[in-house]
Amino acid sequence: MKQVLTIAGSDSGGGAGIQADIKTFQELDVFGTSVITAVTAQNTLGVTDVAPVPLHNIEKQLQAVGEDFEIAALKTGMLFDAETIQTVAKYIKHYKWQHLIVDPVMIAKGGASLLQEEAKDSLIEHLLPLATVVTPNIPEAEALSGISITDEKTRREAAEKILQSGAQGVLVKGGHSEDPDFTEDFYLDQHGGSLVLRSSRIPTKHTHGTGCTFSAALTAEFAKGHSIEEAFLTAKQFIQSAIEHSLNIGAGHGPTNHSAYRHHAQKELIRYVH
Ligand SMILES: Nc1ncnc2c1ncn2[C@@H]1O[C@H](COP(=O)(O)OP(=O)(O)OP(=O)(O)O)[C@@H](O)[C@H]1O
Ligand SMILES: Cc1ncc(COP(=O)(O)O)c(N)n1
Repeated sequence: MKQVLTIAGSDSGGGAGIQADIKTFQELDVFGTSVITAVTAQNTLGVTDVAPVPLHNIEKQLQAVGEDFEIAALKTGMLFDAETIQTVAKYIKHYKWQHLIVDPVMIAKGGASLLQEEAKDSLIEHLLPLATVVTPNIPEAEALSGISITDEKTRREAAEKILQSGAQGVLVKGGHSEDPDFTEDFYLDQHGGSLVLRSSRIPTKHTHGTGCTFSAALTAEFAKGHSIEEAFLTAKQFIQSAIEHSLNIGAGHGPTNHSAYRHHAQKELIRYVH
């Protein structure tokens, strides 16, 4: 069984972060390991506390995984501060881990900061150059590029700017767009290759952890040897099912249903090159 790693924060509410990643890995038949960078006290109503894990312990977790497992693909989620980012980048290079998905988690849906403001530059300088794919949502793509995204043209410009960091590919997720009918995710790579996947927008507030789940699905598919196009398609279908069949758990923004992809037939996605 392929072994994968998530380096991210813990969500006590079980819908995002490490918990979403491990559930997704399990559903997609890969063996999930984890390095926890921060512990959040969180539920569907929001984040009430964030405790960073001591750096020494993060290093020990990275070594424990690196010394014993063959990591076929990995992802990063909430990294919280610049020191953690630099340490994580150091170990990714040390263990020569390939197929890195960087989900540049910055702000939780409820507004809580999951990455210190000054750590953004560190992310661009140290982690993005190692990334196979970086998966910002629209506000994150705007923050990383300094470009405001209002249409397809500015979305591409922002993606091109992010690629200047050295990441091999960028996938701008469309969950935050204002389109009432569709959500569209846009992939662009260093060679100008692009792919857009569009699905119908599901009218629901239960979208807690969609980005984490999506990037974990990409990681699992990369580990199994699939191409970016195949991995992107599976991840988009996985998240579409998870949102469509969400569970109505908690009083706020509920989690998605990580087992929906296994139980329900997939709908056709619209795909085009832009
Ligand atoms: N209402 C929705 N209906 C269908 N797909 C959605 C919806 N909301 C988000 N998605 C999809 O979910 C995935 C994650 O996108 P999104 O832009 O929400 O990421 P995110 O903001 O990083 O997520 P989060 O911060 O909640 O973890 C994308 O594939 C996006 O198209
Ligand atoms: C530990 C952790 N990692 C990531 C997110 C982002 O997910 P969302 O934007 O849906 O709150 C989160 N809330 N918590």
